[in-house]
Amino acid sequence: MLKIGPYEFSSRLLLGTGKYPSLDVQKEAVEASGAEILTFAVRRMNIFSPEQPNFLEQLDLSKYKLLPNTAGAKTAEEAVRIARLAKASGLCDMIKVEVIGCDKTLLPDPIETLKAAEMLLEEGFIVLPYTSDDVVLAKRLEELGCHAIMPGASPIGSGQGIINPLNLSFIIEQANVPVIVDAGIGGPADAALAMELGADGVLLNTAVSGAADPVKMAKAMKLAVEAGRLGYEAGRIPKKRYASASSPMEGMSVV
Ligand SMILES: CC(=O)[C@@H](O)[C@H](O)COP(=O)(O)O
Repeated sequence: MLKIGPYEFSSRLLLGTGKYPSLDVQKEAVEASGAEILTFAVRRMNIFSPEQPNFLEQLDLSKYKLLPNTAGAKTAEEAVRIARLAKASGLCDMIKVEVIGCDKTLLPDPIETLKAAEMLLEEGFIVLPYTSDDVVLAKRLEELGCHAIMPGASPIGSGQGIINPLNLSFIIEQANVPVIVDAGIGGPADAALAMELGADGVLLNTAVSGAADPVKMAKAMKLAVEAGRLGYEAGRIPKKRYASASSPMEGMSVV
């Protein structure tokens, strides 16, 4: 089980809800993914009828835990305002903190992210910050009390996959809260690698919503996350420089 704060999930794949070709495709892809946590930008909510944000209207929301995110925020104060809005609408007390520090790379602002996380934790939110793959920052966020850490694999929407597996593995190794690899996943192999590295989950959006067949890709991501997790639990063999025969040599006579 993936445990985040007081909540438990059997799926380790978290899915974004943006940029699908249609709401019907979004619904089918969400179902095919098996995801139980769906993230969305609060700025897309219809705040005048918050009981049913229209971009989620096809989904049976009783089946999912919603993870609003603060996309669009560039300062801690903006992120906190957005998070309060999400909480006031009654959707969920979890918040994915996303404070962007650079418009071109969409990489997170570490200082504002840390400030926002601190303020939101004080207000009683379940806080999941989107962060860079900086090992020390990840530790600082955990020490603040964040309920999960979400380091990026590579820039949002880039599909470049895991650029720095070493840093991710350091973050995973030292974390005592779930580590969810977020952003930049391009294909199932990237998701499987994240899980094989020991990540507790993977959050992705563009790889599914932008695929030629989003529903099929959602299924592929589900299987990749499951396979990666199984592989991690099974314990992969260490890499060696030279060959070693796969068949036992004992008992063979050399002629
Ligand atoms: C949906 C969401 O929260 C994104 O901001 C997230 O970071 C996913 O990134 P990709 O679209 O690269 O998967």
